[in-house]
Amino acid sequence: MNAVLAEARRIVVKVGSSLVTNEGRGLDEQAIGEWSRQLAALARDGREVIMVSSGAIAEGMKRLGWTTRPHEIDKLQAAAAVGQMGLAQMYETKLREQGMGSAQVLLTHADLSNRERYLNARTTLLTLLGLQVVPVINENDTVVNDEIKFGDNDTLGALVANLVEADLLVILTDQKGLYSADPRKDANAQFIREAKAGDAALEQMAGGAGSSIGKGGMITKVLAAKRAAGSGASTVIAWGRETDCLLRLAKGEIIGTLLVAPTQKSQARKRWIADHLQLRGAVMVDDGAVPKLRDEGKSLLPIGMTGVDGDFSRGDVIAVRDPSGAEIARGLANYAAAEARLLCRKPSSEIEKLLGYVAEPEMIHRTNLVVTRQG
Ligand SMILES: Nc1ncnc2c1ncn2[C@@H]1O[C@H](COP(=O)(O)OP(=O)(O)O)[C@@H](O)[C@H]1O
Ligand SMILES: N[C@@H](CCC(=O)OP(=O)(O)O)C(=O)O
Repeated sequence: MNAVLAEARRIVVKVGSSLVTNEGRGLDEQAIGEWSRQLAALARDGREVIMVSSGAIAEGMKRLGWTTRPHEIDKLQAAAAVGQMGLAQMYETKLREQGMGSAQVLLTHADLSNRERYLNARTTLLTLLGLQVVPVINENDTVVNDEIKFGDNDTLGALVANLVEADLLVILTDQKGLYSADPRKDANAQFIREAKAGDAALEQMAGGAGSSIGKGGMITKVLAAKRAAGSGASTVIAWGRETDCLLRLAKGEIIGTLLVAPTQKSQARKRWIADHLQLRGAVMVDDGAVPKLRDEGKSLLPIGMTGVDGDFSRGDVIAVRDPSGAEIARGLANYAAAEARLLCRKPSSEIEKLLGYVAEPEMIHRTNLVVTRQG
């Protein structure tokens, strides 16, 4: 039994176009039903599951009666918009049959590189998970052009894994996993059972898409595993039609190729917040707040704040300083500096009255906060 798999609590599952649409023949109702059944069983078992599903363009092409994939980006975007209706409807129906709610989330690259949108997307997804609803994510193809397109959903799957700090990214595809070369082209290709995510040798093995339906091929899956490992998530690449694939993986059975993340999740998040983003300001807290944040893992509430430094926006990384001025923590601000100044020393119940709206009751939520100095 593999512990990385068995202990994964938050799991992002990505399915590619060729699987979802039966090689472009139309939405595979049975396959979507099977994944939905397994996602529901995992959710009942206390796991948090997110689906990243491709297939909008392929399904849209079928609905529009197109037999060859157009090259014009506007036509692809139109096909995606048509196909997404069917895709969302199918997941909604199949998850509902299993007693699970579902939610459609369409994201772009810009959404995840903009700090405010990043925080909004993260908060919404975590709220959906808390409500036991399965988010079904795809790229928002209508509003992106070639330069900023993820293009393949493997990258999107990895960024979602980073966004929600998943433990595991499962990429389901039309091959049993990663081989030493494309098995469609090389009969001697060797199957890879386990490797370290980010190992450069893997990139040499992986080629482009083998079918005309999928976009990325194996190279984008290997790179997605590297990216997911950046936030501590390991990746499995497996055949999407394997019986009870998701359930067996969650029990610790290695199916397909396991690419293990070298860094632990908690360290990865801490490093990301502490190093990756520039500090945009700081809030000062009172003596009562210090042990709550530093020792008890609590969120920072406005009531504990005594002052605000700098000019930051929602989603920026800010420092938290104790009354002597020493930094004790860093985290993502839920409110901009001007708003935070109004919130100092105020109970969260007054946020709406003071600002006219409530983003969250906390100034920094505990999941977005890392302690940088121990007591
Ligand atoms: N080293 C490799 N191991 C396995 N498959 C590979 C490899 N290199 C390239 N491929 C190709 O990648 C394809 C899967 O990618 P893709 O068609 O984009 O699928 P999806 O739609 O699931 O994302 C396989 O069918 C295979 O032909
Ligand atoms: N957003 C696109 C996905 C692009 C794509 O082909 O991705 P994939 O099949 O995962 O390599 C769609 O839904 O058609």
